[in-house]
Amino acid sequence: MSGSQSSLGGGAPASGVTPPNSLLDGKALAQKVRDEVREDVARFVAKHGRPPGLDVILVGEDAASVVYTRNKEKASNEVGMRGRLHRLPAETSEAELLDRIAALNADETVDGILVQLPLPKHIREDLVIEAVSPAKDVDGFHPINAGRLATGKASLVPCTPTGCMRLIAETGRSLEGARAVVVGRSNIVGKPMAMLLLGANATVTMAHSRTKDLPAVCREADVLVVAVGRARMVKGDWIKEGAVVIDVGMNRDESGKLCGDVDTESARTRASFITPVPGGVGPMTIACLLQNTARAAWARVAGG
Ligand SMILES: Nc1nc2c(c(=O)[nH]1)N[C@@H](CN(C=O)c1ccc(C(=O)N[C@@H](CCC(=O)O)C(=O)O)cc1)CN2
Repeated sequence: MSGSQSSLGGGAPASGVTPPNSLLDGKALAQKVRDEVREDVARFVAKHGRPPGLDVILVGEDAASVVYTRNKEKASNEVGMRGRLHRLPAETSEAELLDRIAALNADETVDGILVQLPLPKHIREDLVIEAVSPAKDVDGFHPINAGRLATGKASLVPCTPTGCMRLIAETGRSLEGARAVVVGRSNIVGKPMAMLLLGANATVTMAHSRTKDLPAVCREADVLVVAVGRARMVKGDWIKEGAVVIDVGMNRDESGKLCGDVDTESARTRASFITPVPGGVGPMTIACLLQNTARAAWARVAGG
């Protein structure tokens, strides 16, 4: 994509280390974010005499969720936070889970609370999300935080979209007036992603399962964000030459190999930048969770 084709003008990437037509290194960028958070946490501890507290709740034994929540607990402690993982059995009742959340809401040493999704079918996810205090909602899923984002008063923003924006910034390309297409309209990725892109003055199209001629819509995108949960659905010929492609997918293909929603090998011949799976958006999700927790901790002590 040349500067003349779109407002996503040419130019060196922000940090100058990611040449065009390349894989965006989410692991390296996530490490940079974690280092920033570690310094911020040290300042918090020096000023307040305690570390920010992050409490992660896992209900059941979903294999991927076990990995992600362990990584969240480990990552939070590695940057100096007090990270705690609550492992509850799959039979935990909705009332028991709500009681646990209420106790953490009331605990002054807890700054961030997250309940790992998906939950077992007998538990209503919307009820659980709304039970977390908005000030401690480091996932940014609570309707109050979603509303603040939608009305330009963002407070705590979902981790994956935040990480995607940081990855896009790493390309050095401006979003001002750029055509952005978000494929997928979930509350935890698609919708907040569209809000963040809109806030950056992109012209945003939200595509989904009912969109007609999806490949044609994707080809309009200077920035394409795909978050649908379908292995390698987006092919190389759906990509506009020079587009920035952000693959949020986390799938297993027929041979059990981790892969994204985009067919990376064919897409990267056309994309100027593309995120790999694994090693792209995933690590940024965890890093931005840490950033949200530090932000929530500072906001809570400022609020008294
Ligand atoms: N309460 C929440 N639940 C879920 C969220 C969330 O943000 N909050 N997001 C996803 C899962 N997710 C975080 O929980 C997540 C997914 C993937 C990764 C990651 O680092 N992936 C690695 C590969 C890991 C592997 O080998 O399996 C990568 O992409 O490199 C981190 C977090 C749904 N639930």
